[in-house]
Order: sequence, then C-alpha cells, then structure tokens
Amino acid sequence: MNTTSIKLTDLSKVYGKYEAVKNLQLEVPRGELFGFLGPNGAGKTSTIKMMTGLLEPTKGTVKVAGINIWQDPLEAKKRIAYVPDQPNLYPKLTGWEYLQFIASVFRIPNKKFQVKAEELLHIFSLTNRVDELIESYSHGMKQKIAICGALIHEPDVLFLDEPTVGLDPNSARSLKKLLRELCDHGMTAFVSTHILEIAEQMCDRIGIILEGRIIALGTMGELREHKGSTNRSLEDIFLELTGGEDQQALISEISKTDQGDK
Ligand SMILES: Nc1ncnc2c1ncn2[C@@H]1O[C@H](COP(=O)(O)OP(=O)(O)OP(=O)(O)O)[C@@H](O)[C@H]1O
Repeated sequence: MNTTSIKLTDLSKVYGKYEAVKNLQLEVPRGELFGFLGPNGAGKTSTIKMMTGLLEPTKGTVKVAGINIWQDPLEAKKRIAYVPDQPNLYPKLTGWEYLQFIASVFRIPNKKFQVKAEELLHIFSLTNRVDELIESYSHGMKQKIAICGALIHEPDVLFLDEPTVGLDPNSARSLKKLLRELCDHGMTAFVSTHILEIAEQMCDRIGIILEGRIIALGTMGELREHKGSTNRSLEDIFLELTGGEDQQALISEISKTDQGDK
C-alpha cells in the first residue's frame, strides 16, 4: 500500500522574473496533520494552489493520493478538498442547498449525503441556520459551511488555508478535534497557518517556508532539538529561523527608547 499521500518534487513557481517557490521537495504520509508555516509572502498560497490544481507550476510535479494533479486533474480532484482563507460561496443558496450542490457534483447518494451533512452541521453548530441564505452568514459561519462542504465527499487529502481565522474558540476547538479524528482515520490534512499555537498543538509535523524554500521540517520535538533546546516554543523557533527575532529585538529597542523619551 502506498503510504505517501502528498509528494512534491522540484516544485517551483516563477512570476515574471520573481521566483516565489524554489524546488520544493516534500513527502507527507497518509494520516498526517501537516502544518505549513511561513511569514507573509513566503510562498504558502502559491504552493497550495499548485498542489490543488489551481496554479500551474513553472517546474516540478505534485502527486496527491498517488495521482499527478497536473496530468490527471479530474481523478486527483475527486480525492482532495481545498478550503481557501476566503472561500468562494454561493450567496443566494442556503447552507443546505450549498451542501446539496457539492454532494451532487461528487455524486454522493442522497441518504449518505443527509447523514454526513447533518453530522458536520452539528459539529459546527450550524444545524439551526442551515435554511438561511449564505449571504446572511457571518464570516465565521461562511468559513464553517465551506469546511462542511469540503468534508462532505470524505476527501483523502484536505488542504486548508488559515482555517481558524474568524472562528470563535468553540468552533476552532471543534475543527481541531475533527481534523485530528479524521487524520487518525486516514485522511491527510495540509494546513497553512500563521497561528503558531495551533500548529504547535495540533500538527504531527511542521514545515517552515521562507523565500520559497523549506528551511525547517520535522515534529515539534525535532525542531526544538535542531535548535538545541527542549523547551523552546514554536514562536521562538519560527522567529529565529525567519529572521523575525531581529525585528522583535528592534521593536523592543524602539519601545524602550520611546518610553525613555517620555
Ligand atoms: N500572481 C502573482 N504575480 C506576481 N507575484 C505574485 C503573484 N502571486 C504571488 N506573488 C508573489 O509571490 C510571493 C509569494 O506569495 P504567496 O501569496 O504565495 O505567499 P504567502 O506565503 O501565501 O503569503 P501570505 O502569508 O502573506 O498570504 C510574494 O512575493 C508575492 O508577492
């Protein structure tokens, strides 16, 4: 059985003359909850879009669930789901109609759809709002219905861009718990986030991307070991690796000077 769920080989993206993603090599095994971190502009969204068939790579290959997404996009897309940070929904559909629409695209039998949809809506406390138009939903509710839509066809690989931004603490906790359970049952999740606490708490492995290259990869324990200390937080490691520590020191210096000036 092939246990590699995502495989990137030499994946690169050049915009004009700017190399945004540089020769990425990465393997994510089946069932892993992988956290993809990096500062603004590091290349996270470009990478995820290439992995989900939305942006053509300049060079290199992406395999998801053993399928090359650029050679066999239809087959690959049956196995994956992607929730962008600003999901595109249909405002004039109700939440239930939206889920029905997704289920029809994936040809899910009605009975199976009903059970799955009700289960997901319950997890995200949307059951009572499902007959309202999506345009009346709050930002967090829109995000939650997008996540329900992504999970309705039980994808092998789920890509999430900043999934907890806009979610209240209860919903964020439900999402974390659900992702863990789904990954324990064999789904693979590739989650890009700026919220380091989330990556630290829930991801099996973390990859840090900077200027288009993966500069660190491993479990929290491995990242700490690599940096030579067992009790460092992901924030410390991230800031050190991405050069944010210098900025942090500068900010402290400036704020000291400001206070001294008063
Ligand atoms: N369509 C485009 N044309 C030109 N340059 C682009 C385009 N899309 C992204 N870039 C550039 O590529 C680099 C990587 O962008 P990308 O959106 O992948 O980063 P990111 O890590 O997702 O950033 P953020 O955390 O701010 O969302 C940035 O320098 C960005 O300006």
